[in-house]
Amino acid sequence: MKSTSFSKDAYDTTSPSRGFLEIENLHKSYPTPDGNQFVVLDNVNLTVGEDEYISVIGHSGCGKSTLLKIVAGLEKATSGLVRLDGKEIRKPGAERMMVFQHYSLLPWLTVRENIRLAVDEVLKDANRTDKISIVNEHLAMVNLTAAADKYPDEISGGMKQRVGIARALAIRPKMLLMDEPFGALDALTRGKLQRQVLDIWENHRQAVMMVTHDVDEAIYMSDRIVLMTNGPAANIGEILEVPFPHPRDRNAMRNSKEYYELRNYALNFLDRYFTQDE
Ligand SMILES: Nc1ncnc2c1ncn2[C@@H]1O[C@H](COP(=O)(O)OP(=O)(O)OP(=O)(O)O)[C@@H](O)[C@H]1O
Repeated sequence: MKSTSFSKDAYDTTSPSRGFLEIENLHKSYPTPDGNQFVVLDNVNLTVGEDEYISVIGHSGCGKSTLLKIVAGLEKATSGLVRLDGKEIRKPGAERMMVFQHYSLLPWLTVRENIRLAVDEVLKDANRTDKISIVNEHLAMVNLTAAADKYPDEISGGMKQRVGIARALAIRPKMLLMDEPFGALDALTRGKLQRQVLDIWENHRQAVMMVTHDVDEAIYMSDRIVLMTNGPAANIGEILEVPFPHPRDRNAMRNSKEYYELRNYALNFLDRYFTQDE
């Protein structure tokens, strides 16, 4: 690992070698009751590689979830273009699965049935045996085999979030979109689940875009960190490349000088915007 001082220029990059997700000149505004427009996102440009893990950080209300929802196809851009694997995104699709902060499980279905429902809906051509093994494989991936026949109100928050992640991964999306996936969890559960998700991703790499408020989480998990400016009319202020190879060891990272340089750089960026807002 390098021991040089953190230099923004060495890490700042706006595009990976391959653009799998491409966001070009994206604008998003909402009409206001007085007939004007409230501009949320103003000219966002970003590309994400097909096996890249990207985090998006910014102050509350800057438009992180809006950006993620546009990529998910749940919101429409006011102007600009979003493409995944060369195809323009216009609506939700099974190739982009979203995991929300507040696990959206169906309470009348068991853990296994929640995952199976998604598999049935998306992998229509798979035979019954394959579907059963896909569900079992993903239950095991998130250590939920023993809880497979429990209902959502019989399991903890961390377990519910693992079901949501297993359900998203089971249908083999090209891109995983996560909106503060660990935000509702206590610190211990959060740390464990971060590790589990990272293990899965390190073994089955795919494009991930994760919104978070947590700089440590972003550094631990992602390849690049997108720092958003404050809203209204937010855009990408800077993009930091995380210089630690995968698989990552949290303790080893935290003992490195580079970790703290990167962390301080990101926190100073956020403080700067926070102060401007005061
Ligand atoms: N449907 C909507 N109609 C009008 N304004 C909206 C709508 N959805 C979001 N907004 C506004 O857009 C801005 C960005 O919201 P968004 O939820 O994307 O922010 P965020 O960065 O994800 O915030 P947080 O970190 O608090 O979750 C906010 O000012 C919000 O009030």
